[in-house]
Amino acid sequence: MSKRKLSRQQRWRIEKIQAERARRAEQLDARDADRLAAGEYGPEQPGRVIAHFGRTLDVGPEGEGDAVRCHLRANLEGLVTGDRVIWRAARDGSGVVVARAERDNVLERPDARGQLKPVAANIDQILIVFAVEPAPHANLIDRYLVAAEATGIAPVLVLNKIDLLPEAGGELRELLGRYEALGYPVVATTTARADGLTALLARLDGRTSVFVGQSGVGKSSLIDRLLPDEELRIGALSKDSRKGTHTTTTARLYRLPASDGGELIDSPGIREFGLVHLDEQQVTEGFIEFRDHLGRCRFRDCRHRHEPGCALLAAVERGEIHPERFASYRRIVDTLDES
Ligand SMILES: Nc1nc2c(ncn2[C@@H]2O[C@H](COP(=O)(O)OP(=O)(O)OP(=O)(O)O)[C@@H](O)[C@H]2O)c(=O)[nH]1
Ligand SMILES: [Zn+2]
Repeated sequence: MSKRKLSRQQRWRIEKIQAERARRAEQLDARDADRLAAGEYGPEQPGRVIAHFGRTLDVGPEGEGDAVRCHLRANLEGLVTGDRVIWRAARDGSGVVVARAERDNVLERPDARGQLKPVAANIDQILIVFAVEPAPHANLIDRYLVAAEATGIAPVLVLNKIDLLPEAGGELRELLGRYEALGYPVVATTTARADGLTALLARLDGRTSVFVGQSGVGKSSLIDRLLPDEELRIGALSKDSRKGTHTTTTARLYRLPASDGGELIDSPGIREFGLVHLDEQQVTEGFIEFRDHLGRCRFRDCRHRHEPGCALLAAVERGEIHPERFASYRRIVDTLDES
């Protein structure tokens, strides 16, 4: 937390700005109430937040149709891209969002002050992209999986650049086999061949997805191929990402042209997902093959290191937990201790 104290004058200015904002929101809300009462808005209809800029949102109707620029009723706060909402169209082509539906799940990221803030909602799957080059460390994949499990959103492993894969597949194939055995879907892709995205497209169909993964694995290349018309915008997005400007950091929802209702939510912030802070319990539960064994250790506060009667260590002994996954678990927990 910042120790810097605000001067009285700064405090006064901030209070003044906040009061002005609140007054404007109230005015807008009073106007809405009048217009709603006067029947100037059409009937309530379901929609989905496509993008948001403060209190202004783009809302897409369910199914086909263009997005409508909407504002929010004053009693609605913190909507994010992907939220399902109820909105009403105005005669001038704008709209007003009147309610938010319950969220299935939400993706959060720490803001500048380290507080978790929602960035996107109602996501069906997190596509963890890694590549033949730069070669993935199993530990990094495990970190992403743990972070995904903590959100409750299903992870999918996407191995990109398979055009660079050696004939026999080598160690990477073995590594992937391990994750498939745990029940994680693995999809192989390449942007170097016309048919290199077939398996991915099938996976995206009918779902809302986000792409995450380390730099250089090919996220931009994959998204450019999936959204050819959006190429320029996406390109601009990734180039500007480090500047952190308002419009480029906001998450956007894209409908996939080639599929049946498949959607993509993307932003530089989302792509960096996986680097969030987790606690030890989340890490332990994030290793899905541990779950059957948890709560069975002799000591209730077992940390699964050298304790006698540790159910996890016994499962490693019996070959039910892969020793490398267990080593990876240890490494992740140890880095938590350092921070
Ligand atoms: N051989 C091969 N190269 C690829 C493939 N996909 C992407 N690349 C290359 O990999 C490099 C990195 O791709 P990007 O799409 O920029 O990767 P990114 O994950 O978006 O990286 P950041 O923007 O840094 O997060 C580029 O030089 C791409 O041309 C592929 O399927 N095969
Ligand atoms: Zn234990």
